[in-house]
Amino acid sequence: MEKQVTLLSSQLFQKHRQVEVVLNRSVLAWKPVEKSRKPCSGTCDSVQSYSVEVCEIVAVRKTEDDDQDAAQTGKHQKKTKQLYPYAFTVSYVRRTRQHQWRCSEVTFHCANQALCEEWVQVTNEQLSLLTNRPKSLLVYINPFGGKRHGKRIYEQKVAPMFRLAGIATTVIVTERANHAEDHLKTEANLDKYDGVVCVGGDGMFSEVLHGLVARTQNDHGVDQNQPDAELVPCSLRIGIIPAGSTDCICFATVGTNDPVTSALHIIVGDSQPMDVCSVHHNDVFLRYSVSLLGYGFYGDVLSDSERNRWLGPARYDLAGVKTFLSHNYYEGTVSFLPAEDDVGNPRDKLQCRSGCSICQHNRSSKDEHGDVSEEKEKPGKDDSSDWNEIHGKFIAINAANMSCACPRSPKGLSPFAHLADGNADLILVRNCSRLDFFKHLLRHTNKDDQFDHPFVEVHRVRKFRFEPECHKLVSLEDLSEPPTKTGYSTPLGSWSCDGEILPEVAIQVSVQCQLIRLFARGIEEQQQQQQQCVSDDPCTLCALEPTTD
Ligand SMILES: Nc1ncnc2c1ncn2[C@@H]1O[C@H](COP(=O)(O)OP(=O)(O)OP(=O)(O)O)[C@@H](O)[C@H]1O
Repeated sequence: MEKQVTLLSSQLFQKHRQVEVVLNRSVLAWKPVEKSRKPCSGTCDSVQSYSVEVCEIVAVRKTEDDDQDAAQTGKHQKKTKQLYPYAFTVSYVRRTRQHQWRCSEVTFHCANQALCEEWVQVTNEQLSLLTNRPKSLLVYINPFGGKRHGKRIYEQKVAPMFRLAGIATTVIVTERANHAEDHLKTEANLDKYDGVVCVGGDGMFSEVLHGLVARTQNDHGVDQNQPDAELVPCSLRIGIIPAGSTDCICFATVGTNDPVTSALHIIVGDSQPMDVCSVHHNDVFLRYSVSLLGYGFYGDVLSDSERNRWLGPARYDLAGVKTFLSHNYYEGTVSFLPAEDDVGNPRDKLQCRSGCSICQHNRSSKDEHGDVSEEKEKPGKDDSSDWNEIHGKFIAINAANMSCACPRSPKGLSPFAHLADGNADLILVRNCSRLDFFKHLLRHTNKDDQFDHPFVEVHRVRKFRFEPECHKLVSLEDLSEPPTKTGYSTPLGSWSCDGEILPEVAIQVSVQCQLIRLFARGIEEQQQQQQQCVSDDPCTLCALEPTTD
């Protein structure tokens, strides 16, 4: 490990022992001065050492006398207080199980006030150098999302941490659907903020996404109705505090649906770029999608579940069973522009994880060329000869912009889809027997490859179009009665776009590479998860031995 310049090194008191505490630009570390008598696992007899990365320190502050008094009631503690009357507390990120983060604290006691103040000041100086951290946030709370706990979750679990980290907030509790979207589009003074936070579910996130993207395009004079318009990436990051009944976007980008974890990702200023699909019908903009565009099975499940909203989340299960039993299929033509060769494929078993090389490759090509779409859509690269066309009868057509993993389907619809590679995975499930379709669905819940069926194909695509068969023959108005001959339960079916039903069936979809950024870092590998925990590794402090500059 490269040696770093030591900024501070002192012998302080922590709990019931003296510790050597060292701070450099990237790590705060401490270890007991005396060797631990407790044998450690393995053959070493090292003392326990502890370390926290500076970028994962939430705050450092002088410990108030009240806090100290409460903690120090015993005889020994009273003596400690006499010898070390000043103290400071460091709050930092601690990883627990399953991608959850918690805010932990460690208090160091000092013999003199000047030393205590120096530690607080120097550590705070290091924190102020972390320019990716937000200082001011605009927060929208949906008080009716999920179990209607959004406001309470924010006030009890999130706001205190934002205060601790010195983040200023403007909080708006929404009064109606589309309140957040409309406010972002027109009124909000976005120059004042470093990010926008939504407290709610996927529907609330979608509002913020639409508001922010529309506002950005408007400010830059870009017409969203043009399917080939080069959209301008949003400069503000979006934070999601999960408080809905479906929190898939949060789960896919953080690995857990936990408000405290999300708040900590916001505080440390994480940044996860994300692709966004723009959906058009002819030259009219319909919606943006970041997770799933589903036609046929998933569209029908959503349409049916909307009719039973009163059932709460159970409505999705009921609609799933009903739609499965009705076994509809839809005829039409799918055309798509395949991804470039260097971005992998939907079956390559390369999962999108924190620091994903495939997404970073695209980010660097974006940086190199100024804009990735310029590179990818040079004349000739996107001409009609590159497009593929498939005509058929489909039970389902799904475009996954991310794995769409959720607690119920941990692998997701497309386990190896990427958050920010500029492509979506287009999954076509052709008409097959009910039993075969059941086997395909079942594979979403076990280790088997759900694409390994003769009636399923999957393509990584930059753009695609869908044209339903009967659309060419009859207009929507003429289709109020379902045709009997074809066996469709609804004439054309419908697209579900991140949980919203689209008003059109014939659509054009274009993946907008890294259009937005979230306060997240993607799902961390288990190894990354454990790295930072309190460790028995003596090397951390060795690496911090004072060096001369
Ligand atoms: N104050 C409000 N009153 C009514 N609806 C609201 C309000 N604020 C936001 N909404 C709408 O509520 C919808 C659902 O919100 P959200 O995603 O937060 O919760 P949810 O329980 O996960 O919802 P769902 O499962 O129905 O998607 C959003 O589409 C949003 O537009």
